[in-house]
Amino acid sequence: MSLEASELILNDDGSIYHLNLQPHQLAHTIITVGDPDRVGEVSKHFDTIEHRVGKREFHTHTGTLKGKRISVVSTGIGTDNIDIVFNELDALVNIDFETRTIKSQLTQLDIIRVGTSGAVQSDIPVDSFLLSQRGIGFDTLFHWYDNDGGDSAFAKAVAEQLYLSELAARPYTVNCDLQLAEIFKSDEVLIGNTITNVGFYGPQSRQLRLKPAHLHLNSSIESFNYDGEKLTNLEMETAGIYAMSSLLGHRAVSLNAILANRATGEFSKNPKSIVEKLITFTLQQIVDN
Ligand SMILES: O=P(O)(O)O[C@H]1O[C@H](CO)[C@@H](O)[C@H]1O
Ligand SMILES: O=c1cc[nH]c(=O)[nH]1
Repeated sequence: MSLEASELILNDDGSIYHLNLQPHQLAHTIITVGDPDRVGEVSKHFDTIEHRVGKREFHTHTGTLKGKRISVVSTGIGTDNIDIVFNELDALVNIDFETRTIKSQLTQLDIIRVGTSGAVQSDIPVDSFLLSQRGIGFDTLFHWYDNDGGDSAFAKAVAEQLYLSELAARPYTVNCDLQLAEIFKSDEVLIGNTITNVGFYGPQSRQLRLKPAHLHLNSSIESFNYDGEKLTNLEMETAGIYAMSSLLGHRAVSLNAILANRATGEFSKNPKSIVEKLITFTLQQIVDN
């Protein structure tokens, strides 16, 4: 069945609507970053750059490093953008843009998020790296797709222990791809369970002039325990990335530079340098594996 013009939206040059990319411009190993300026911070390490494409907050550089073809794509902030980016990345490899039909053979992408995050446990140091083994979504993205429920036992434990108001979305949990995660496991990298929420201030219990509805959210997150598993950090994309990747059949892992510690009130004194360290670590692991 051919996809209608209103569903698969292509620009005049044959590129996909928001990402502005044509299928040949995308590598099958993809690094996602939130900040569009971080795209160049990753691609500056490439040996060659074939394509630089952008629209809105979605910027892509595709090139090679030590013979490995890699695309780096900015998602902007939030899981609403993750819905767009992941549907369009998938369409670029799994839909034939000429016939507007879904290809019979799935092409699987490897997707590595290089992001920033705030820790909720006092023993997770600022400037450390953390690999998210689970993404716990406080957004609703996963619920809008036909799905298998994800890691529903973990999600249920979160809902029960955090006493969220009935007005808050029901948390979902989706895991990273275990094989892909292996590549990034090292003594330098902590393993954690990451909460993704829909904002940086109230939804992460930050108070400037507005009082959050869940004043004690971070302390209940800090004391959560499910079979010895803790909740470790807060950010705004990981659970959406895991949800979309598992639904679409791709492999994903999220790596976080811990910039803030919400329990101790600290913030990194040199965020640029820790993000640069995470970028070089990630690229090294990709080319070595
Ligand atoms: O640094 P990035 O990748 O954007 O990630 C984190 O930083 C942003 C908030 O400052 C959110 O997108 C959050 O997930
Ligand atoms: O505290 C933090 C730090 C970075 N990104 C977030 O979403 N939260």
